[in-house]
Amino acid sequence: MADGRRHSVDLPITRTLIALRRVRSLRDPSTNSMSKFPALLENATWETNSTNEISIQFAKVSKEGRLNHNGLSGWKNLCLDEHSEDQVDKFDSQYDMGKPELIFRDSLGGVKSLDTPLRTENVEGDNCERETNGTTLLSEEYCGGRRNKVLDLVCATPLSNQLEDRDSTNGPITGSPLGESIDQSVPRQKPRSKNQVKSYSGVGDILSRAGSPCLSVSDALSSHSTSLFANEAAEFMVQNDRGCGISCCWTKTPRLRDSNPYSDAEGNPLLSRDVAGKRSWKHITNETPRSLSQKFRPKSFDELVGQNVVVRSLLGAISKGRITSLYLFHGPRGTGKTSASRIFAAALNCLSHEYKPCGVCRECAAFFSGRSRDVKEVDSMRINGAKRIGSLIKNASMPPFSSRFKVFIVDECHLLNEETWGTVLNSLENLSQNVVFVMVTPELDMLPRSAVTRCQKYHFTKIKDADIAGRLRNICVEEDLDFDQVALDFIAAKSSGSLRDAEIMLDQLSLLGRRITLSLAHELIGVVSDDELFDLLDLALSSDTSSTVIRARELMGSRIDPMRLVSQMANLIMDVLAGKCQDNSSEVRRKFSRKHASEGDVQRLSYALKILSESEKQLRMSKNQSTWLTVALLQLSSLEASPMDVNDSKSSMRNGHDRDGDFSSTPSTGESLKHLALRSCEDSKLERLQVQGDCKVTLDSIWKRASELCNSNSLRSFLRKQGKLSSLHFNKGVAVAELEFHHPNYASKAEKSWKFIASSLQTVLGCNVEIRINLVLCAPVSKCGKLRRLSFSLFGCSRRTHYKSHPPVEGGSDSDYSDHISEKPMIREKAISACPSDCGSQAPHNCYHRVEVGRALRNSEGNVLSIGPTSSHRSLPDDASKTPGHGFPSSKAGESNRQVTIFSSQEAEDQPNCFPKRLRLPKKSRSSDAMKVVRIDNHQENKLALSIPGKESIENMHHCQ
Ligand SMILES: Nc1ncnc2c1ncn2[C@@H]1O[C@H](COP(=O)(O)OP(=O)(O)OP(=O)(O)O)[C@@H](O)[C@H]1O
Ligand SMILES: [Zn+2]
Repeated sequence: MADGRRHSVDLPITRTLIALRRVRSLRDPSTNSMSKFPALLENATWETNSTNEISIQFAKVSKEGRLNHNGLSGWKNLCLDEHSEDQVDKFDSQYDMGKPELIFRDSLGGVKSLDTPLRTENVEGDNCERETNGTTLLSEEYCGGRRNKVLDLVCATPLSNQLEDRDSTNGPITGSPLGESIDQSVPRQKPRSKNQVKSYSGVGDILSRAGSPCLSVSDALSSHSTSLFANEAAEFMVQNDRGCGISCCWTKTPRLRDSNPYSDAEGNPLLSRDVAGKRSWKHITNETPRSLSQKFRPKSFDELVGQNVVVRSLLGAISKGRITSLYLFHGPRGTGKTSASRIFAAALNCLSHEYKPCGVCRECAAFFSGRSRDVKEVDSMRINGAKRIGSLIKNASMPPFSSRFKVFIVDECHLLNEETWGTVLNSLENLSQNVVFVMVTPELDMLPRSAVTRCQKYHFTKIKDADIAGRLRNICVEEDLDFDQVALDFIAAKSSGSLRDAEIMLDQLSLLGRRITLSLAHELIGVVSDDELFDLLDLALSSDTSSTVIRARELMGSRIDPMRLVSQMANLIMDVLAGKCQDNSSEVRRKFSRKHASEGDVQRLSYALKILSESEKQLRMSKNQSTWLTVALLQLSSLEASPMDVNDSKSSMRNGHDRDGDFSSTPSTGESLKHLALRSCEDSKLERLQVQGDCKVTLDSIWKRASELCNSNSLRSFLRKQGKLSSLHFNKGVAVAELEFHHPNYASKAEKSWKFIASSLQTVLGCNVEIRINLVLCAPVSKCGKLRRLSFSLFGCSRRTHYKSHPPVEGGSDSDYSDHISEKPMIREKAISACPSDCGSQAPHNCYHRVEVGRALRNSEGNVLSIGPTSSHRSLPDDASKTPGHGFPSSKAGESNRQVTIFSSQEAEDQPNCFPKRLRLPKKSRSSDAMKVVRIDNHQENKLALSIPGKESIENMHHCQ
């Protein structure tokens, strides 16, 4: 028969496969040497073809045995020549081999055949079809890349009892290199035949499989049901390496199958040299990895980007021979920890004396092809448990097979429990010098202290944007991708120092099959361009309120979520503050930087940064993210150019004191002035922003903006001087603004202009507004002379309008205003909450009583359910309620008020236009009944009649219309 022709042989596929597996572990179990089957071994050659199929060839001149395993697409092909078969027979008798099972799975996941004989046909020239029990397998290698039918043959070689266990428990088979599990609906494998392995060679077989091109260690481990480990964990690791012994640490990359790993570099070098004589890994990455990140996983220290200190240090350790037994690689995700641990492991065993994996020597070849027997990657979750870790330690105590070091890479080691850590740490001293554990984690804080202190720690830093961009550029060039450098810079900036993240983004963009441009990147990532943000920031810093609102809404409405916008804008500001504006920056950026270059601008920008960072915290908890972000943006324009420290709570307090008295003794705002807090109440419908600390700055700026929008000069200056926005909260998307005035006349005046105020607030907040006007009086307490606050809720009006951004026109009347805003008042309220108690004191300012709106208990609709006196002072000067300007004609001198509440929100709905939430009761109606039962009997246009049991009281209410 001519060379290259192949004989057709009928061969039970299971035997074939098991034989081939054994070929990969041709060690004599007694001597652990490779000498037992030299002929077969010498003839065995691993190959990777262009489609990443893996094949073992038994290179006899005219015949060949070949196992094709498409490691990625799940396609495998198998054929053996007679020569191999002979060897297999020998093998079987020698080792009392069992009969493996094969599952053919077509592309739809159906099982084609199980435990079927395989018939290989002569292959000559293009004739590359081989039949396997009716199933056609095509080898691309022989078909010049033709692949008509994809079959998935899952190598579920049952070399172990563990597999029996698995079968019995119906556990999923995840033997495919992709870790995909076979659908449970797939018919189970046949019961094992007598040919099956009697007793598996221990865990080694699992790890063998794991180490085989088919499986990684973790794949193998995960491919078994828990019962497997529950029963046999002890043996699992002990017998590791007793099978074919090929265990793989290169689990996450496609295995490299280009050559016989045990061949000499000269004979079959893994690394080619390029023209310049530089080593190139190209041909060993001649595969079809699933992602760019896989494909470009660094394989030498040189390729590790941005971790120079770590690299230098590790190289130093290797060159000086100062290898310790426990290493800890920690740092953010996607920065190269796992890659580095593998490179380190390879470097430790590399025979080249170059202290870095040469990629050429036998050890490197074995390692990178995933067949190193001395480097193992361990799944942290799977070694928890005394038995399992015990087995692993036992395994570690055995000498290495062929390498200098036995290396265990424990990824995600923060998942190890304390007990496991304890066992590892305790055994370190007893283990040989040649055992190295490399623990890898992004979560240093989760490790036990005792472990951290015992390790040599290597911190992997976030990778610099420039380094990431450079790497992306190289990838693009190598992959022949069309790109704009700005797009790569942008991706780098968005990947937060994680090269993997950047590579993933690039990968996605490359799939679009278009030039990788900035706008494409924006679209993919869901951000807006920097230019657009600079525009928005510019507007926000100017006083153009409506444009700011409109622009912000546009951006948030269509393309970016508020959280992202905040962080993107904060980054931009930081760039500007850092002077990051190169020549190649966009015109918009340069213009912005020029415009905001003065000292004052820089201060404003840094203050803006603080506001944005504060608002980011609020947004996290808010359901009204867009509104709050708009509010935050509007604050930027009111920033003074003068230095202003938002953290300087003292300054806030001082401001507050000037106007409002002693904050520290006024519970409504007197809780320590810390920050703006947006709270979600127990009732999820209600969100509340309460006045606390720095939020005063926020509220002040909102108020300032709103009052600026009132075009009447007198009203504007009145509001700015005499009014204050004391709290803001949201109820079902309506902003409830509590306003404070400090004189009844002012409150009364504000009440008259409520439409303007509401309108301005609406413009500023960008949503419907309900305003509540409160009168706050400061009354000195005689003993200490301190000012105390008296708060009266006078007026409330909720307006649900179709929001328009236009403020009322100058000099416009209410009717003008109405033209501008289509108004649909829903609830009109006018109420007073004043001191209910009769303190008996005749001196008007000797005592106080405060009714605090902020402490009102609200129902799910946000209506006040009850409101109570909050001060220990139970007395209020009677004349507090008869102060002129209250607008409550029925308030009689000497009459104390008691606050009452309508409990049913249904009533509010029934009477949407005129609904008093809080009303006064006559002094004598103090019974709890009177407090509870209040009912609207009747309401007329200007009057509300309230019926209170045992007492009749009519309270006149002004309609707000
Ligand atoms: N420093 C780096 N140099 C080159 N490539 C890197 C680097 N860091 C990450 N990568 C790329 O990201 C991929 C994942 O890296 P790796 O698994 O080593 O990161 P990691 O830090 O271990 O991440 P994790 O903590 O999530 O496991 C690699 O395949 C590689 O393509
Ligand atoms: Zn080497």
